[in-house]
Amino acid sequence: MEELGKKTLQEPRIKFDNVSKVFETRSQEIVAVKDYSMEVLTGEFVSIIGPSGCGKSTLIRMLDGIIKPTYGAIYLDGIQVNEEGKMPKETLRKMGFIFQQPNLLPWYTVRENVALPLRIFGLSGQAWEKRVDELLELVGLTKSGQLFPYEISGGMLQRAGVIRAMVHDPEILLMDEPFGALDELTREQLNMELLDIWKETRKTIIFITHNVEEAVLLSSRIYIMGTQPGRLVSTVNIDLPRPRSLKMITQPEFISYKQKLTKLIGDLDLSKIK
Ligand SMILES: Nc1ncnc2c1ncn2[C@@H]1O[C@H](COP(=O)(O)OP(=O)(O)OP(=O)(O)O)[C@@H](O)[C@H]1O
Repeated sequence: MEELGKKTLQEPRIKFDNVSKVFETRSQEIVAVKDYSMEVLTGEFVSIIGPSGCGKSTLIRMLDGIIKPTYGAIYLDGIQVNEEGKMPKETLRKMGFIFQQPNLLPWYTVRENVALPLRIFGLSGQAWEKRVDELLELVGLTKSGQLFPYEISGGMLQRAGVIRAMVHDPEILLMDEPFGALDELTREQLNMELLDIWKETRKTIIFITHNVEEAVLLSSRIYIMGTQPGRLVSTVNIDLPRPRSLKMITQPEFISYKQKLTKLIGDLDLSKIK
């Protein structure tokens, strides 16, 4: 997306500008992402969907500074990330990460796990402690706060992972297939909880998923990626009204979005969809 000196009305919170990532392995070069451009505005909820290996996680890992783009640039609030090597703590603080596995530390209680980013970012005091308790309450984990991770269910672990990513009040949530390992019922429940959280906090969310229904239910815009090389093939705006609810899933407009996306992804290569 070329700007040619023209200022858009609202500066994008996140901008990928023609980003490519090439991994050099001993035997070959892998073009994980090629010429990827995307702009996400403050408070938007967007999803990225595509076959396994199309570079979705690589995009997130470039945004959080774990790896560097080979070409192109990524901007956070207009400032190029990754430019100076290690990402400054104040930039990292703007983001919260949620992965498929919540990876809670087994020797800490659920509450201690949720509060961990506060220690990492040096945030202490009563207001932050209160925030931990409010978040635990928000996702129904108040009574489980003193339990250890092995004592709670998969859905509860994932809820803890979600609020741990939010405890330092980041403005951006990066979610890499957060509910992929859960049963459908728990996933639906967590989708609705996430929509509630988003409605209340208006965080900017990038959500990676393989599930078309989940992407339509949650997002305002869906980026569809293709593979070999990993690239953006289509962008679909989801103009369903908000607040969204599970009842919408059976409505004709929702079904029509689902069919459109399924076809777009199917045209890429059905066999490569997980
Ligand atoms: N560190 C690395 N070294 C070499 N190749 C890598 C590395 N990380 C990722 N790749 C390759 O880059 C491509 C994109 O991987 P990535 O994990 O981003 O895909 P994905 O879309 O997230 O896949 P999935 O949906 O299966 O999680 C794949 O071909 C993968 O093998």
